[in-house]
Amino acid sequence: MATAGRRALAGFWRSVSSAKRCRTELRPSPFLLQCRGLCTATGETRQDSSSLVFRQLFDQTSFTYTYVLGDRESGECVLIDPVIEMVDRDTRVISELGLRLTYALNTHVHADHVTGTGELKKRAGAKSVIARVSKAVADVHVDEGDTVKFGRFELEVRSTPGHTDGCLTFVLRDHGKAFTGDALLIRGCGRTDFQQGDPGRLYDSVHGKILSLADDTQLYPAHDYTGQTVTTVAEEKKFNPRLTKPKAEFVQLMNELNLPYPRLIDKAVPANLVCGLQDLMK
Ligand SMILES: N[C@@H](CCC(=O)N[C@@H](CSS)C(=O)NCC(=O)O)C(=O)O
Ligand SMILES: [Fe+2]
Repeated sequence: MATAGRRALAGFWRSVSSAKRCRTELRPSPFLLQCRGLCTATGETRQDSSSLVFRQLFDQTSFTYTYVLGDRESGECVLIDPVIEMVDRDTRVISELGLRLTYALNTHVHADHVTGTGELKKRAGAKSVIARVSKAVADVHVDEGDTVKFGRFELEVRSTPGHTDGCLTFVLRDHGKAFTGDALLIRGCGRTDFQQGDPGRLYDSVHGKILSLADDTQLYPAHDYTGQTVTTVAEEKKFNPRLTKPKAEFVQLMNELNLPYPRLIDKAVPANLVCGLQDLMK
């Protein structure tokens, strides 16, 4: 056999043996070509992303991002940070995607808009989820280390206090995504001048629980006021103008922000403490 032909055959057998290794690690299957795990350069596998449904939705009034995360195979999905005025849109998108809402999650007791989780309980039968520490009403209270499952996927709950004491970050581990609420915003962070705000605590949360994730983890915040949609751990470690500072400087900067209070704070906080079901609680 000519040298070029021998080289091509050797390459073919190398790829077959790597595919076999991949298949065996992920799930035993008789079909070599049905390997659905993703083989990395080191031969590791990670969970197949092809059945993850992911949508980032935006509310132009409160500048809030709402996230749909679903499992195409089981049809189960969750929503992160829905806004009450956008519930029609959210339920339409979910239905068009052929999904069924199981959990409606809040990253924290929002101060700038009323959550859609109460309305979604009524309309879609979803269970509302919030941090136990928040002391807000919900069907499910979660703590650090808990998981929220949808189909074959799961979100790891990380407690990231500092903007409020019940702030959570949800990490979709095998898919390199984290939903940071207001703890980390793109090139910014949540303010610390109301609710249980504490800049020192926020600094420790963001560095310890978010920027400690892998550099290529994609970070999705609850808001953006500048038209950006997503960032990464590596970018924020390099370019975040607040969180790249030493802790003492960060604390001073946050204490001197002097931002106007959110327009809806007096309505939103009490409503969100009862899951956005304020009308029913009267
Ligand atoms: N203008 C908006 C409120 C804007 C605001 O305060 N955003 C919060 C997140 S919502 S609690 C924040 O933490 N911002 C950080 C920053 O540096 O701006 C309104 O009136 O609703
Ligand atoms: Fe907030």
